[in-house]
Amino acid sequence: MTDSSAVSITAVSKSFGRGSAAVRVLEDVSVEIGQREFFTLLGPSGCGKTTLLRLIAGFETADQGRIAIEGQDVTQAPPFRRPVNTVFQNYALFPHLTVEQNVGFALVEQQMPAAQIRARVGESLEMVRMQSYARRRPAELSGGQQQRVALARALAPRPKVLLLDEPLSALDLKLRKEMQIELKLLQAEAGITFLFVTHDQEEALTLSDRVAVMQGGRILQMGAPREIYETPTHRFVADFIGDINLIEAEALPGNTIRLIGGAQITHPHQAHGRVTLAIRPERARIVALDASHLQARVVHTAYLGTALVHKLALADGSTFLLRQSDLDGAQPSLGSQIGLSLPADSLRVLVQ
Ligand SMILES: Nc1ncnc2c1ncn2[C@@H]1O[C@H](COP(=O)(O)OP(=O)(O)OP(=O)(O)O)[C@@H](O)[C@H]1O
Repeated sequence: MTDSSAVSITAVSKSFGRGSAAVRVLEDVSVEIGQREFFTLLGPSGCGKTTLLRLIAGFETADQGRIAIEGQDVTQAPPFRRPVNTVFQNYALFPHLTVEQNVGFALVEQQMPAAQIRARVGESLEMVRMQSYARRRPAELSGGQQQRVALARALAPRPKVLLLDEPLSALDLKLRKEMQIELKLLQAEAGITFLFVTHDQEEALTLSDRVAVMQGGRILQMGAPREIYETPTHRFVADFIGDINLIEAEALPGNTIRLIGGAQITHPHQAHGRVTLAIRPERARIVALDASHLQARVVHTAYLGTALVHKLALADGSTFLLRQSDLDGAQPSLGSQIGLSLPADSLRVLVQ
């Protein structure tokens, strides 16, 4: 753990159930989250994201490992002794209280003086641009407005860390996109650490300073969005984040890789035998058909306004997606055979 960490998780494991029925949900998870960082846990349903968040909030206890917040060991501390607050997917506002009463609720519980509560509630509502709705009840607000109030309520006690569990998933797509931008601005303005949980890769890439990709209770890869997108270390990460082509190939000695159809390329690798090559659809290039390149047949072309996406069939029958943003360039015709160049700096060799 370093002093600069907002949240420090060290070798945490967690199982539910007992004896032979026990299910390991988190397996040796370690993460350091920096001050004021927007950090996202990303992974498919059931991978353990919510459980990790609940351990940090104190709603569950770890079987093994240590959790510290702002340098304080809180592994065994009850929720109310932790300087964190949580925003859930379903807002969980009190229906019988007004917006301002909802936002001030925890402050009243803390017995903060009334004048201070009024000021703090005002500031918090201003942050989410909901001052003019202070006297309304939740039922008189839209979904997006309710979620803003839930954010204001979570921010009012000034937590060191805000935990957000799929907070936007109940909103329709347009509102969700708007709220993503607002959330990012709000985090910068409030200057606190956000730990965000989502299964939406685009949302994770858009919002986060760093992302941890989880699968089966483990963190597979952690890094800045661009690093995760451009240099995935695992097949699962490559496949989970955005469109990607995965091609079976064979690693030979001397940095040579044999492609489907026999063409060979030179690319640094430590592997030998069967490997998977990963390349994003926008990175491959159409070239003349010759023996040194991968060959493909154009099966379908979709016009997306800003790009063309060609669906190609490789010699082994597998599909390859090629995104062409240069709409004025030469376009391959349907059914034609083309050559594909896979630029070395855009190609990853994955062993698993
Ligand atoms: N209290 C519990 N008792 C038993 N099993 C649990 C409990 N809570 C969670 N689990 C199991 O632990 C696993 C991880 O659940 P968790 O909610 O952390 O996943 P998640 O990644 O947040 O998924 P989702 O995106 O669907 O919420 C799941 O298989 C779930 O069924």
